[in-house]
Amino acid sequence: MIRIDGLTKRFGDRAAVDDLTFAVEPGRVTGFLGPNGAGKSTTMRMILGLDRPNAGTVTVNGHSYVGVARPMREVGALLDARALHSRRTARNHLRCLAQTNGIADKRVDEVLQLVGLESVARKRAGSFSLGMSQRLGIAVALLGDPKVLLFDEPVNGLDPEGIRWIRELMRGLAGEGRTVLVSSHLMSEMAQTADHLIVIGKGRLIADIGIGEFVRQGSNVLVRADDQDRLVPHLVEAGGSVQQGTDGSFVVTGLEPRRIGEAALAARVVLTELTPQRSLEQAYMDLTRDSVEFQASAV
Ligand SMILES: Nc1ncnc2c1ncn2[C@@H]1O[C@H](COP(=O)(O)OP(=O)(O)OP(=O)(O)O)[C@@H](O)[C@H]1O
Repeated sequence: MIRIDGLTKRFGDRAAVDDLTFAVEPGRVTGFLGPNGAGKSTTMRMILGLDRPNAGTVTVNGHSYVGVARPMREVGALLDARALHSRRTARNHLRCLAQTNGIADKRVDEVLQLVGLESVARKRAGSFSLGMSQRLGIAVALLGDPKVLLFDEPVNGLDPEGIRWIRELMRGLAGEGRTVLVSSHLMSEMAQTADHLIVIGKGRLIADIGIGEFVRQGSNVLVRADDQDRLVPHLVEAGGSVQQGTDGSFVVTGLEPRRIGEAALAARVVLTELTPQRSLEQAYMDLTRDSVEFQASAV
């Protein structure tokens, strides 16, 4: 469990993280979202004690992570996959870290196998592709078998097979009861991986919400029904607005699928389709529209 309370980090007169409060619960994958420059990496660095906050506190499993004797056993982190000794072999890189954290050598071979790098374990890390470096970074994060894991853009540079592997790995780690916080800009990926979302913009909390609820909020729902004429007045009475489609369907705004189902039950009309139409990407774009700092203009 990670607890962040009133966390603030300023660079000069600019707040990169501004009075942020949220908790990351164990047993689920929490997606950490926000536009470029929102403060995600800075927040992760403060969780790890790599940046010192100007105000507020961070605790990991109930205590401050700064000054912990064997940090890799408490928290595993992938922040920047390229941050490694490029002349060391992958295996040596892991062995050095294992030694300084009191981790047995055999764990090095275990994590190399886990991330699929055994065949290149004796190659220099500097010769690795971005995807291989990501895998090595993940091996580092897993080395101490920690209960808390932070991943900053872990799918960067991975091929589709690698992306699926990461997804299953994260789901598996959360399934074992670990705390998993992962940042990403790939909404389709987050939709498949995360259970919960923390969304920030310009250093401030925008949403702390379950992924299902996030997508449902304010969504449109495509509806088909046996007797539309009987159903529509019930939907309007329930607070929905209805827009007629061209193919016998219609779109309801302002009501969740459950409320539409209840209105259909009251009207004694059979629903033949009930499809929420908002994607995670659309929900995210709607929510963060006012927090985007760097925006390209239309050509
Ligand atoms: N060491 C630093 N010195 C000065 N400004 C910094 C420093 N680190 C981060 N910042 C600034 O803090 C803000 C937040 O940056 P951060 O990297 O945390 O955002 P992010 O959400 O991770 O962005 P991205 O999605 O682009 O990786 C940005 O405006 C950035 O320029």
